[in-house]
Amino acid sequence: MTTRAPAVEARQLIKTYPGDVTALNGMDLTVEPGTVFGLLGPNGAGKSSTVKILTTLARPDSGSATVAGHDVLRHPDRVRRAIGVVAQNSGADPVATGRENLRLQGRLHGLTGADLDRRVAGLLDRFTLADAANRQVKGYSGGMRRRLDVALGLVHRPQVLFLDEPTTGLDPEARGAMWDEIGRLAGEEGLTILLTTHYLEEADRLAERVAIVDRGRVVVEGTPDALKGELRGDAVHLELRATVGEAGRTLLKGALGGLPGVHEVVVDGHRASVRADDGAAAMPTLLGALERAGVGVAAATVARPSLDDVYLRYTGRRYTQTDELVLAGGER
Ligand SMILES: Nc1ncnc2c1ncn2[C@@H]1O[C@H](COP(=O)(O)OP(=O)(O)OP(=O)(O)O)[C@@H](O)[C@H]1O
Repeated sequence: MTTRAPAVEARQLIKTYPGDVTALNGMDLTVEPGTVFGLLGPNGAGKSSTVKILTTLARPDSGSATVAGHDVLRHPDRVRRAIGVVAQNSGADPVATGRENLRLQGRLHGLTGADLDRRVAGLLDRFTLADAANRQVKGYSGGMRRRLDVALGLVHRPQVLFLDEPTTGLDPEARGAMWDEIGRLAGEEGLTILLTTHYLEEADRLAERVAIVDRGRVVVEGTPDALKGELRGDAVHLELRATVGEAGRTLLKGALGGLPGVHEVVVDGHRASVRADDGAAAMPTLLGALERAGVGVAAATVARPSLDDVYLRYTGRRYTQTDELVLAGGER
């Protein structure tokens, strides 16, 4: 097997913003060509800042990066020719038709005549937009607009496609359709896709490799199966009737962690999570220990480890809870 240069490589990227905000704090990434790579993290983790640097829209304070073999700082023009970018906000002109948008984008990349006609027709077909090709984009559904955005990013046959939160704001049906589309794109003509997402399920479903980003750096990276497989046993999540403070947390960690077959106890607010060799078998013992500690349980679930549990293990926080906190403007 020949070793090819990585499609994307970032080393120790640091990015700060005024007001002492550290967006990136030593971001390292390696994406192999022809693969789909997922950058997964809650809002504010540093995904967009990473993408902005890799797509030459921002400069890091320090660190280095190459995309398609070109240095983003020394040869930004070469990088721009090699990449397609689908940003979170649509770049399509709403009063132009889908076909007009694609033709304009093609011309910007130097396509003309029959080549342009063929490329536009192929993309309209490919993204099931042929019937709507001559309608103004402002009348498109959310899913159609998103498909057009991806088509616009592909007009010039880039080597690396950046998809920033590709399904945010889509309803479940349109999200599913977009997942199918991205799945089909993957590996086609050696295309490398780097997608950012804050949906665990999206990363699990689409990405061959996932990097979990937390506070501006990668905390763990691997295939979704390997990451989940590293976690032994079942994930047991217990919703407590009351929020436990610092002292209660230490007490509970000791009480649950000492039980046979129970590992990695995390107590956070009104939730406790453990991993157990056999979740169902451990449940009565866990509930008994909580009762003796005087802590009521409102709900309990047992499941195979998910990426949520991988996130929990490497950051000490529940993913969904982090998101809620961030959305509520709370401390991270
Ligand atoms: N232009 C800016 N000025 C000041 N702070 C910024 C700026 N851009 C990003 N930040 C901050 O940098 C941190 C990382 O933001 P970034 O947008 O990279 O995260 P993200 O993971 O992409 O989140 P999102 O999904 O919300 O875009 C956050 O704390 C954010 O508030």
